[in-house]
Amino acid sequence: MHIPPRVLTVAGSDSGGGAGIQADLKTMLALGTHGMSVLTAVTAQNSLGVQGAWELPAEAVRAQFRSVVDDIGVQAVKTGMLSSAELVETVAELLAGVRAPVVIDPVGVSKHGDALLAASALDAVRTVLLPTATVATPNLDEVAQLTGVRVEEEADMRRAAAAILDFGPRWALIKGGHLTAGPAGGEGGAVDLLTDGTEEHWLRAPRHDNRHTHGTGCTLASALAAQLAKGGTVPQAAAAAKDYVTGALAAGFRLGAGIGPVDHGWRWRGTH
Ligand SMILES: Nc1ncnc2c1ncn2[C@@H]1O[C@H](COP(=O)(O)OP(=O)(O)OP(=O)(O)O)[C@@H](O)[C@H]1O
Ligand SMILES: Cc1ncc(COP(=O)(O)O)c(N)n1
Repeated sequence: MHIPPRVLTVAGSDSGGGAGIQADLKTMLALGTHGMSVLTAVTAQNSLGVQGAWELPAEAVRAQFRSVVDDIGVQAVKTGMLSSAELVETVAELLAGVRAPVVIDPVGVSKHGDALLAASALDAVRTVLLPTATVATPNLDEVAQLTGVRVEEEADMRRAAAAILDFGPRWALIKGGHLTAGPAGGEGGAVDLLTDGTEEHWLRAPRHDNRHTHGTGCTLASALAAQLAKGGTVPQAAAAAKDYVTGALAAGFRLGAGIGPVDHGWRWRGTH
């Protein structure tokens, strides 16, 4: 009997199905793993933005986590929207008892600028959550929020990674999706930097001029967790995750009147 690797996401729900827990579970299935979830918050969300958000009690987060980990077990964990300082602290405490690799996506704001994390939670992210990470995957806005480092060109990503590594994760994967200046200040590709402070891996992909990019961050972090659960090293898992998100983003489709989702089923749909 084939038993797929088990991966857990601790994140918020996106009713539109493009980001959050929905993106995570779709990614985990697409990459051949068994996805499981600990819900932290419910958002009313669509292609136009976030219309409402409701956080779950810490007790509900703790109970979901225990139900999954104590019976089924996990081979990798990924975190996304954690909403408040109380939930960040609760999740950090739960993760401290886990032996599997942990991917922390320090989600701050949605693509439309809606806050998914209270400003008062930033300190807890720095001091108790990031130290539990095997890999932390901030985008450039989250880097600025957490470290004060502003990335304006590719070379600045090294300083960003060093500042994130100072908080204690084993690896930093700095996502350069929001950076349009290339190495010579011209138009670059979509470049991310993975480093543990010793090894440096630049993950490069062509930039796709597609407006339907809702869910890219969640998808990349979940793909990374799924690949780690399958037994890859961090550099191997990150390269495979980058491949998957690039294909999903190239195949992103129009839905609603705003920003549509990436296509988690692009490989079997053959749309790219
Ligand atoms: N236009 C694009 N073309 C190709 N790859 C992209 C593009 N935009 C982002 N990416 C890639 O998608 C992944 C997610 O990066 P991004 O910086 O967009 O994360 P994020 O900000 O967390 O996501 P979001 O913008 O959805 O909140 C990275 O690997 C990044 O390089
Ligand atoms: C519930 C929830 N979690 C996370 C994100 C960020 O999404 P992404 O960075 O992948 O676009 C989101 N929009 N909604």
